[in-house]
Amino acid sequence: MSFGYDILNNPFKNKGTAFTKEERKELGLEGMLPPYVQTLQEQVDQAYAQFQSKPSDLEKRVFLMTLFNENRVLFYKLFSQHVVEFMPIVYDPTIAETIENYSELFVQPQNATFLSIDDDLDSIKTSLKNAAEGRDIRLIVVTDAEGILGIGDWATNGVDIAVGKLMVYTAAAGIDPSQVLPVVLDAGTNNEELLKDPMYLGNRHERVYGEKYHKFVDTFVEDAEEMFPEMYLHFEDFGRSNAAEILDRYKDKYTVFNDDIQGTGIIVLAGILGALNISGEEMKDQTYVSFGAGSAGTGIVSRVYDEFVQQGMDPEEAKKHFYLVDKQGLLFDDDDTLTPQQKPFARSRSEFDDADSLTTLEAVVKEVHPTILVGTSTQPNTFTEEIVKEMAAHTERPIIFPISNPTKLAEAKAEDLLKWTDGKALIGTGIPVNDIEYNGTTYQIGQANNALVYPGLGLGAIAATATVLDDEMISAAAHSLGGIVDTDKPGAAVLPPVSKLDQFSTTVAKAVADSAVKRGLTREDIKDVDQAIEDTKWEPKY
Ligand SMILES: NC(=O)c1ccc[n+]([C@@H]2O[C@H](COP(=O)([O-])OP(=O)(O)OC[C@H]3O[C@@H](n4cnc5c(N)ncnc54)[C@H](O)[C@@H]3O)[C@@H](O)[C@H]2O)c1
Ligand SMILES: O=C(O)C[C@H](O)C(=O)O
Ligand SMILES: [Mn+2]
Repeated sequence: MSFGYDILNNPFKNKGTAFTKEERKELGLEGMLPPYVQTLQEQVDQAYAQFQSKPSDLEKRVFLMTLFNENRVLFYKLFSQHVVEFMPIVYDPTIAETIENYSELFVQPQNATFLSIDDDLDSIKTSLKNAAEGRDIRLIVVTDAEGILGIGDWATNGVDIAVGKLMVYTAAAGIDPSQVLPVVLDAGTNNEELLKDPMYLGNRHERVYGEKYHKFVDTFVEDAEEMFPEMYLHFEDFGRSNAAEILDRYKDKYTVFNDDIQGTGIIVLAGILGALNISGEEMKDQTYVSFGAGSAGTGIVSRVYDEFVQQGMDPEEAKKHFYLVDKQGLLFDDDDTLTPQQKPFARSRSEFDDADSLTTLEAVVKEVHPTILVGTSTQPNTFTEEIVKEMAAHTERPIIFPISNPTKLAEAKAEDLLKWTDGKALIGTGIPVNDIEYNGTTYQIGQANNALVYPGLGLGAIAATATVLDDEMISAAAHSLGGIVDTDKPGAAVLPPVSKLDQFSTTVAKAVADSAVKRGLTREDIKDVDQAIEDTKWEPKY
């Protein structure tokens, strides 16, 4: 292979038609490109026109992935100029389609690392080294893809969530794309559709649990930490039975983050703080129902609970404000299937006249009159008109967050929630929603998606060289976002808009970095937090 092709095939180095005459000469590219030298903006305009010509969101995403595979600077420059339009294409919800159809769409591996539980554990280091190719890796997003969004177990196909989350890190917070590594841990799959699919590219056996699985994850974490000691390690879409356990194992030792548990906790708390700013109500008066008490549901409850306590409520009293509803209905303390994260919030049957009847969301809502209802159940349309109207009958401004992803799994549509509550509901959704006209008011809907916080969180931790990511930093992040709402405007959103993603990623980063620096939880001595953040940010330019 010639020197020229090496450059053109390396997305971190390739500038395509923007290579100048001099560069073309120097790099052995003469004759390998059309003669006209384009500026980056000309390339962006041309690419955007091509993007617009694609008839479906899936085809738009496939086109953008091609661009990403070819030229990172061009991809991110284009992304930065169309953030609101691109987020649902690059990321959730369209990403769910590319995960479900990964084999059919497969073109190339996108600089990801594919680790298999069937390989020798010694090969993990070699694989990471091969994929990093000498790059200084500061950020890894790793998934074992057992719980991709709400669509279940997609094993190797889930690599796209790691790639997609990293794209948002760069677009939102300027993380240098040459310093990141997407990793998928293939521990098998229980998805029958994949096991039967002759085109499936992952391991065709049942998912492995227990000791062998943990050894696989542990070896990956220890090897990656040893090879990239300054790395921030982001866990994404692990299954309910492993996610919290893995986070607990490492959270005091390395700078690790679980997006579904912690990221979602932050964004929902921020949204609730925003909603309370709008309604003028206080946290201590809220009654919270979590519909779906898995990784995200319990992660959010734990974060909101900490807020009650931080605001001065007695810890035992604060627990009484929470009701967790899962498949079996309201969770009771005599249930031996409860997860460790559910247990602290399980209720006693003796608190209710007819505890045995509380097996549905509807029964629970009727019984406890929640003021906050958060959906992380993966069950579409379960916040029914009846349930929502019942809730609204007992609280002036019901706070309702149907945040199961992707779109097809959301517990309710924002438009219906507004209609059923006569415009009173304060809403957060998992996916982006356009403005809604209702009774003469334009309602903006906040996107309660962890994508609004995880990029800033990572930027803050990386810029501060934080040694851990602890509860105080996480709480600081939630507060930094909860304040940015317009409380006076009718129809205002409970969270800031995606159009300001880059600005408030910096706000979040600053809150996190300040917290780390103030308490000496950094590897290096950081004198000026703002400067450290600016220095960490990468910009797409040649
Ligand atoms: N908006 C966001 O930022 C965000 C972040 C994380 C997760 N999520 C979404 O939340 C959902 C859950 O994700 P997770 O990681 O917590 O998954 P999970 O598997 O850990 O949790 C899902 C929970 O829902 C429960 N459940 C299933 N069927 C139910 C039913 N009929 N009634 C009540 N509960 C039921 C399950 O038993 C489980 O406890 C997904 O759709 C995911 O996309 C959204
Ligand atoms: O990926 C998303 O859109 C948010 C979240 O991490 C999820 O699992 O749904
Ligand atoms: Mn997730």
